[in-house]
Amino acid sequence: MKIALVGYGKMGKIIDEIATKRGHEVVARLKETPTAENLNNPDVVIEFSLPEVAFDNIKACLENKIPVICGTTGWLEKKEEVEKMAADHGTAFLYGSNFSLGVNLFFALNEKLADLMKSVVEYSCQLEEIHHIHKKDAPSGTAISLAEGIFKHNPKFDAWKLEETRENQLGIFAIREDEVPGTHSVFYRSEVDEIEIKHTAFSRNGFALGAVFAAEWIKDKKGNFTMKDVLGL
Ligand SMILES: NC(=O)C1=CN([C@@H]2O[C@H](COP(=O)(O)OP(=O)(O)OC[C@H]3O[C@@H](n4cnc5c(N)ncnc54)[C@H](OP(=O)(O)O)[C@@H]3O)[C@@H](O)[C@H]2O)C=CC1
Ligand SMILES: O=C(O)C1=N[C@H](C(=O)O)C[C@H](O)C1
Repeated sequence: MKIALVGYGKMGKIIDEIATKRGHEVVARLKETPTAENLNNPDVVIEFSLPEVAFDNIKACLENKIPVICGTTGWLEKKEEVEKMAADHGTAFLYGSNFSLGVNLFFALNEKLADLMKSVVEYSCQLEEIHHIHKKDAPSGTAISLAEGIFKHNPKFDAWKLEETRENQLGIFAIREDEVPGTHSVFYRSEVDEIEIKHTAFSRNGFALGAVFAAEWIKDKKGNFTMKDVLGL
């Protein structure tokens, strides 16, 4: 399969290595807005760039009818617009706040726990995410997905707020530390105890491998998808 990498920083470079090892041809490595010319006719684009450029990058690819796997976080207010664009252009789009298998299992566990906790009034809930000091957005896309998973099952919570936990509001605490690849925890606290579930990434390799899996899966599909579709979860 021919893959174009839009964004060629920490993630783009690891995806390049993994995609090549899996027998794919990387036909473009871009640090600029994609065009029909510089994309070099790929089957799929994998987009890991910056929050402020992701929308324009995705738009340019979808307008050229190229399916996009997007891992860039921090631009989600425009996700609906992108999904409409993918449908209108008869191509495919998949956003994943986190492409690792472990985090996608953790998302499922988070939803099960949220469902269990829905009728237990004694517990407040808060999330913590720890990332490297270069990260541009806060809270992380993964923390937002965890919060959305909780809202889906537990009507007690319907909003999140950075650094502040209230009765009906999830606090998301964002910590920036050294070169941490990504650690996420969900806490339920009562007067007498605490429940914690936690995922720790040891490197970026799991994110990159998941993005390549998603690219292999989406080739020749049309519509809007998530990692749940890819992993059959
Ligand atoms: N969903 C997931 O599983 C994961 C998501 N992420 C997210 O992916 C994104 C990228 O992460 P990471 O690789 O660590 O970040 P980096 O900052 O290392 O890489 C971003 C790259 O984008 C390039 N760039 C700048 N402008 C453009 C443009 N207009 N078009 C295309 N590329 C451009 C930058 O170029 P230059 O070097 O010249 O500035 C840089 O190479 C972040 O939003 C991060 O949160 C990260 C890991 C996992
Ligand atoms: O910026 C990162 O590095 C990461 N970003 C993603 C996020 O915002 O959740 C995924 C992962 O945690 C690494």
